[in-house]
Amino acid sequence: MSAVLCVVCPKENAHSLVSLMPRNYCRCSSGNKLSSKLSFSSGVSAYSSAVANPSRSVQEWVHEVVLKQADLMREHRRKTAMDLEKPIENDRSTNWNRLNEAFERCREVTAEYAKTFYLGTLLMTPERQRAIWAIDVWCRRTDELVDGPNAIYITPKALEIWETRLNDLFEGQPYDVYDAALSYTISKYPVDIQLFKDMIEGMKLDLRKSRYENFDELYLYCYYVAGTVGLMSVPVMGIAPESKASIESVYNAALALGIANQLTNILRDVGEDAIRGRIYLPQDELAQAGLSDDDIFRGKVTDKWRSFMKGQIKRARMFYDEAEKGVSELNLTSRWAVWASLLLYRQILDAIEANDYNNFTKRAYVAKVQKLASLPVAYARALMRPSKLAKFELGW
Ligand SMILES: CC(C)=CCC/C(C)=C/CC/C(C)=C/CC/C(C)=C/COP(=O)(O)OP(=O)(O)O
Repeated sequence: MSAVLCVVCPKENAHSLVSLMPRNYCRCSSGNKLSSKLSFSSGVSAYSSAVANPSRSVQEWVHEVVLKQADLMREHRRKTAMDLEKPIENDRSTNWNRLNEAFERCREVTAEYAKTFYLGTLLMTPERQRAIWAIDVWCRRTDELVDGPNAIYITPKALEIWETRLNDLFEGQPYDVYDAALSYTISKYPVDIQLFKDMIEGMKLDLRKSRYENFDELYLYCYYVAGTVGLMSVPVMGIAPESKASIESVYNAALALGIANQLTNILRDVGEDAIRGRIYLPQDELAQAGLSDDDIFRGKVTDKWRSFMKGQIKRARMFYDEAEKGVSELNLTSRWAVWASLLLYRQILDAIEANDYNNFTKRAYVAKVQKLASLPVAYARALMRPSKLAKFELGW
């Protein structure tokens, strides 16, 4: 097997594993939990699936989701000769005034809440940008249910109602303008409902779970709440026609970016989460580092903490590295947005280091000037041509 990074083991460096391709098991000395079973009881789909076939690991399960998405995209390419670049206004059965208004409302939300990413989407074709805003808004609203001002009133039942709405909009029966925008989007792009359902599953998990036993559990959570977003984005952003990479490898990179972003988010917000009684860091890794929940609640930066954080940051960076391999394979017009958000989010890890690993009381952030400086870098990277190499030559 070609030399690739183990993105699971925080302490180790380059290993003999593609953890995102779970059939290749990690052979590194830290013995990660790739082959361990899901260990929390819930009604989640991954759990039931793992119970049905208990020898499968979490990452294998997620990898199968990736393969399914890649199949869907292939199938879509085969079935439709539809040119996604052509103006969608050609569709006569659509009420364009209402739909345009719906997309405009989505645009406003993305522009308000994800400023830099929004800027990046402006380079995309109008059809793609509208679709991305619609997806972004649905994900944001889903996240708001458990993270927003009304979060304390949200019960699993409320999430079930949200899921019913999701089913309805996939059936062409949207409840409101934002749903209408997504309903139209999913009718045009091969975006799988499972990804949306899995995201809701992540929110349900968040409601009932405040500790993660090991990286397997955390990885699954990260897939649910962020990996799904990456996978939803690929069909809309599109793969460059000249790309020689496999569809799976692009989906893998998108998944890796979602996971990397979520891990970064978790590392940045350790202090804030602790105030809410939540610890997303793997309990077994904390214990191995000689740390306990109490150390986190006390919030003292010690050498043990620094060393633990170094391992966590290293692992998050490995996921970014994995993601970077795929960005250049996306359609040219989609690359800037992805590079910009990747570079900016990745820099939060540098900011945690610059804060001497005090993520208890200091919020790591990227200064505005640094953000601005990253935009031309992202632009330059976006111009890089997708690999002309065959996938086996890339080691994917
Ligand atoms: C790499 C390839 C091939 C494609 C790109 C695929 C994409 C777009 C991946 C990104 C997925 C993504 C945006 C996941 C969400 C991650 C996340 C932690 C978002 C946090 O959002 P906010 O809560 O608004 O962030 P702040 O808390 O920082 O404001």
